[in-house]
Amino acid sequence: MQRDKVVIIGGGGHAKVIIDILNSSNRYDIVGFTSQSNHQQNLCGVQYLGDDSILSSLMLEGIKYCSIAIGDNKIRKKLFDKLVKEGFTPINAISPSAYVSSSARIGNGVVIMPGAVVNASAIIEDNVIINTLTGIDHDCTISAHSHIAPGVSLAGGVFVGEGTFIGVGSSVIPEVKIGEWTVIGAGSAVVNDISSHVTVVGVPAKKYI
Ligand SMILES: CC(=O)SCCNC(=O)CCNC(=O)[C@H](O)C(C)(C)COP(=O)(O)OP(=O)(O)OC[C@H]1O[C@@H](n2cnc3c(N)ncnc32)[C@H](O)[C@@H]1OP(=O)(O)O
Repeated sequence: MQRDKVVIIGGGGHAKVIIDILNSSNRYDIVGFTSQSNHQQNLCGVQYLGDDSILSSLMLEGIKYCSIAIGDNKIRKKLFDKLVKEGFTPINAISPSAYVSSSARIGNGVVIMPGAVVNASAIIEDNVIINTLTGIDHDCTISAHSHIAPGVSLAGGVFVGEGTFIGVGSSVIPEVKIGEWTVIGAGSAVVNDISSHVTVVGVPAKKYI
């Protein structure tokens, strides 16, 4: 089977894990990575191509698949919107050791890391990261451009708004609604609805100044 060529956008730790995931499937050939800041020639065996200005010439060479390997939600959204407009297709990078229910709905440009679980009827929208060992239980919605960090547990029916970041090891009780572009600090326990554009931390999670 012919494998599709894909370019990785980003050269940090998140890119390394995405390279691992793509190498463990037979679906894609990684042509290289671009980076604005990391100019090392090699990242886990993948060659550095240049900064993002190289992308238009890659498109002319017929490379239309990309994986946006950037953890920061605002930057990842900006790149997603720009690259889709330019004709790229952000691919899904789903680890073979993640579990994704057949009734879950998964958007485009989604990353699901090793050991993550996405249970029945969950919705994972475009450009979302579900990080290592994180559990997204039944009927959760994770809106576009959000990042759920490693070891997070979302109980059933949780709603996460666009661009929200949930820090490592946090827990959220059932049916809670979290607004958009909000930050939940590492290790928080979210037991009430949380509004948009705030940072909360602690057990139970409260707004921090
Ligand atoms: C594979 C990967 O690595 S994915 C990336 C995963 N990364 C994460 O999960 C990081 C999550 N980030 C955090 O929890 C951060 O601490 C944030 C975003 C909540 C706050 O960051 P900053 O604004 O830089 O806060 P800062 O470090 O200055 O701390 C401010 C105060 O809040 C406290 N604080 C910070 N984070 C937390 C937290 N998670 N829980 C409780 N208190 C906290 C600090 O102790 C400090 O208190 P003090 O003023 O009494 O000393």
